[in-house]
Amino acid sequence: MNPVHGTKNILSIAGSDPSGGAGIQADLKSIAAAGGYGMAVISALTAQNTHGVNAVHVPPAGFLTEQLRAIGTDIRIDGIKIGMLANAQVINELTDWLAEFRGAATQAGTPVPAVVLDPVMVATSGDTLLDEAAGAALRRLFAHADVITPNIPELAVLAGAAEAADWDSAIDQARELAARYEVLVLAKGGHLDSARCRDGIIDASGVLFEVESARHSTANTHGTGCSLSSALATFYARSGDWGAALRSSKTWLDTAIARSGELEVGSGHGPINHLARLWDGAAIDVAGDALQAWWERISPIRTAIDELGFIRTLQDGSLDAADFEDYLGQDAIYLRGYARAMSRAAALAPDTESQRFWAAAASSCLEEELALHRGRLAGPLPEPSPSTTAYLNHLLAGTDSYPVLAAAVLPCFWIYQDVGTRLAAANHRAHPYADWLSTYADPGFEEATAAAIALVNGVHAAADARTRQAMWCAFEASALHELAFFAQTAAEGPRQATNTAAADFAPEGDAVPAR
Ligand SMILES: Nc1ncnc2c1ncn2[C@@H]1O[C@H](COP(=O)(O)OP(=O)(O)OP(=O)(O)O)[C@@H](O)[C@H]1O
Ligand SMILES: Cc1ncc(CO)c(N)n1
Repeated sequence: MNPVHGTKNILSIAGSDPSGGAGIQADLKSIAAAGGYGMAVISALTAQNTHGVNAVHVPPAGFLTEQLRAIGTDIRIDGIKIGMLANAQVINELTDWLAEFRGAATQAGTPVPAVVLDPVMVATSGDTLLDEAAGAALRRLFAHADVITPNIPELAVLAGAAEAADWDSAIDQARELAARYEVLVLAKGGHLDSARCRDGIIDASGVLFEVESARHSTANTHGTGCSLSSALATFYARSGDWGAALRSSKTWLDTAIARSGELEVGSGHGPINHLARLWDGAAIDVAGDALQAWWERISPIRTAIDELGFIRTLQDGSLDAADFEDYLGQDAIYLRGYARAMSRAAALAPDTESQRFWAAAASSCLEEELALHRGRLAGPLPEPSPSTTAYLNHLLAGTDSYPVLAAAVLPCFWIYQDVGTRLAAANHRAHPYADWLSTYADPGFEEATAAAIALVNGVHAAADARTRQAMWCAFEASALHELAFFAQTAAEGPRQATNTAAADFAPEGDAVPAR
């Protein structure tokens, strides 16, 4: 993250998109996501949504200069991104201000902010955003830009050629533009019909830096160009290196597109998820209710558990007796290890009350294990399965941090209690596993779960941002281990299928349950 004293002020000069996915709104989100302080001078207002642009209102061009002067005379500008400019008059005002501003900086010997110019002509929806007479004015503005970022159709208009059908032709057109305007050209492959999305920064001699990502099959590409150019301006201001800035921007954009489905914005070309990674951090959880947010975030894992054959057949009583026995054997092994993890939490706990809670929980866990062993399991315990071992390794070898360990042991309480409520509700006298299901209805366990949640919530509230993030990771990883644990029985079919269920939810990093 940004050191406090090196923050960069990035100015976006662009049109407003009230739907928040493109234009100024996308720019501010992208600048923030890339670690900059965003400022916005609005060149035009559009009335648009995820389906298209209905109307454009262009404020008097002189007012653009008013806005630019207000900022330029007060605030250090470390980077500039230019987007939609609507007409020639607006472009000319901006060109004059930029020439004056950059000239003054050069003369004063102060750093001249780099300018990334996105020559916005047509929206993703196909609507025109720049009137045709403005072309000549736009070309004059190029003289004050460091990088221009045309998409494939814009590249063709600027090069006066047919639209490039492949990446090599796009590079050729970009090279020609770079030579003609003495500017770097970021060519973007988003509009090509290729499996991978390539982008490259090109000068007159050829490709300087190239990046690529998989092409996501999504309609949510509204504002990708605006977002990329703003991120590029910001990362460049932070690094002073176009190659590094392009790589950072592309990595971020790839995640934002991949996770666009998490948003629910409109029914046309939706926006990308600019802040997905930020929202993963615990710092923005609603005050006092962080754990509820965690619980919601693991809802796909909880649904997957509910849908497992093992849980369904345990619920309706059709679960094979040998499969149930296998499960119980693993459960007994798991509970012994789990009790150790809670004893460790007791040992690390910072106050007597928490120490007593975890010690009591460890003790009742061992009692339960004994009862389980005595009542249901006939022979010696089986070998621990890979899923059991992986879960216990996560709990026992994972950390020396009390907050992280407390978060790691919580899903076993919470998920077990939650699944158990539904299992207990399905119980009846003739159910083949009636006595087992009745253990899920224990009000004492419900109370202990609520107490554990409250306790971890308190630890979370007192923790710093880094610890909160580590707590969330440990919690999520345990939830995944719960899924893998329930998914390991033969009721799920061959082991291969079991593994896929857990792998579908594999988080980044090392939290993937081993098999
Ligand atoms: N489906 C996709 N999957 C992954 N990356 C994509 C996809 N579509 C576009 N991109 C990337 O998004 C960025 C913007 O490219 P694009 O060529 O679409 O720009 P644009 O047309 O100016 O964007 P827009 O007008 O939608 O704001 C590029 O990095 C491109 O590779
Ligand atoms: C305001 C604005 N700028 C740029 C684009 C291009 O995506 C858009 N749709 N709207």
